[in-house]
Amino acid sequence: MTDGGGLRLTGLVKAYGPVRAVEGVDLDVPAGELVTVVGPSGSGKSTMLRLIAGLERPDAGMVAVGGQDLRDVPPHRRSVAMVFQDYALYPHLTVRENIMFGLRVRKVPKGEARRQAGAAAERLGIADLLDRYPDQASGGQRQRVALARALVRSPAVYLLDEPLVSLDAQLRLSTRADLLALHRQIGSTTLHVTHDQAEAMTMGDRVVVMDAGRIRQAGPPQEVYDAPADTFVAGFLGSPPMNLVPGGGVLGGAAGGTVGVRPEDLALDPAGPIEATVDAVETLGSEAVLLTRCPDGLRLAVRTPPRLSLRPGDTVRLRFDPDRLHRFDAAGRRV
Ligand SMILES: Nc1ncnc2c1ncn2[C@@H]1O[C@H](COP(=O)(O)OP(=O)(O)OP(=O)(O)O)[C@@H](O)[C@H]1O
Repeated sequence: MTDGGGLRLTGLVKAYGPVRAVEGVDLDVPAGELVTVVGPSGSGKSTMLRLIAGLERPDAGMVAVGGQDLRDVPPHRRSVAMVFQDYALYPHLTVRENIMFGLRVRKVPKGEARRQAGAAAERLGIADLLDRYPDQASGGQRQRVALARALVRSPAVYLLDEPLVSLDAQLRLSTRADLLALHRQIGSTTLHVTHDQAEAMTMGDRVVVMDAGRIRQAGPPQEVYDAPADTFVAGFLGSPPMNLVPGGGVLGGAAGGTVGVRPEDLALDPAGPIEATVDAVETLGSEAVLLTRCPDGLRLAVRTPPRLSLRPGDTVRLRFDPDRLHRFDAAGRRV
């Protein structure tokens, strides 16, 4: 357990010329918490991590780890390790040398650095690769090398920038489980950026949803899913995302606001109040997603059991449970 390794971001701002990459981020991550960070491309996720790692200087605001303001602490002296999506391994160094690199920079004696690199490699199941070069390892193995390199630094805070993105689906699933097990063992504060809905929902104690440099909502994944703070979050989390109907339309009036319903909260029912035409049927094995269109052009996604005999062009009727509707005001905020 790393003690006192909580992370606090206060009023963090970073612009690149006219681009406001991070626009006033406040975030408090207690020691040991794993937070997943999601948001569209360009919403400032990587920039936030780079500010924490010290690879960028904030224009305003503060990064603190364990209560210490890191303003004047250079990257290599921060108790923070970042793992990049492309692993950022040195191709001319062996796996062992890559893992040792950060320790050597910190003047850890060579013998001790070798020992620690060996132990980290053992832990991640890559001990037999220590004398190979990164291009002699598979994507999943390189991923583990990058993790081992972060691990030997025993940082208070881990920053993972889409570390699983280049792995195939199966490897991704097993590496996700390994990452979680590792986090449980070492219990360090972790920020994990991902584009993957399943990772966002399952990996973190909390999920942080970012848009345009700001945090739109932060909370336990199920809570954010069940009660999105605004239409942006509602339309971002979930696959397919929530159906949002401006004005309420077929879901019932909402003067000036928007009414939303999750695809799983719509059901086929011959007596249902909504008539729609099937545009497409996406069969996913364990379930199907119907993409439908109402006479007024409104599109509604419906999650259903698989093995439907419906085809594009068929007419269906849909029902919804009024208790499962989400209401948002004219500014898009949950009411
Ligand atoms: N070094 C840079 N110079 C100029 N603009 C940058 C720089 N780095 C990031 N930006 C801009 O800042 C904004 C936020 O970028 P950032 O990489 O943080 O987003 P992101 O959420 O991590 O995106 P992605 O999911 O695509 O990785 C984008 O508009 C991006 O173009």
